[in-house]
Amino acid sequence: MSKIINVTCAIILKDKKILVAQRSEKMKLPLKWEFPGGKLEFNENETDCIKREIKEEININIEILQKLSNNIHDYGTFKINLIPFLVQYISGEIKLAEHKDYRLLERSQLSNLDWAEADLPIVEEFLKLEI
Ligand SMILES: Nc1nc2c([nH]c(=O)n2[C@H]2C[C@H](O)[C@@H](COP(=O)(O)OP(=O)(O)OP(=O)(O)O)O2)c(=O)[nH]1
Repeated sequence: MSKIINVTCAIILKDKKILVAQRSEKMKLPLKWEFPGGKLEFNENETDCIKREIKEEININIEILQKLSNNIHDYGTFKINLIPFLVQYISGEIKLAEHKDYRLLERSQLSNLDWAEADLPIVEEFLKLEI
């Protein structure tokens, strides 16, 4: 049994659109689409983690609006607890440090992406929100 990795991720709202990011060829789950974020560090709380990860990976500052339901997913070789936050873009120019690509999409376009499997229930929950 592999141990669970805690990972935060952010559904970033910018200009009424949703930012999604594509993992690079070199990352685990290559070319899959995800909400940017990353692993919780020792002694770090979830909200500090997501703000830090978004600054490191996308170069922007965010404000947290709401926490959504976490999803525990077993990829077989590793298992994650994915902890999503709905967040608002505040400032900064989007610059990708690790991802291959990003898009700003309408809600209706989210279902068409080749998502990392752990994200699927999170996308569904987001689509049910009245925002
Ligand atoms: N950031 C993020 N990671 C996700 C999502 N969905 C999902 O399955 N993951 C997985 C991919 C990674 O295995 C892990 C997140 O770790 P990470 O973002 O630090 O990825 P990484 O490539 O640096 O991981 P590693 O190679 O160092 O193990 O969670 C998501 O929406 N956002």
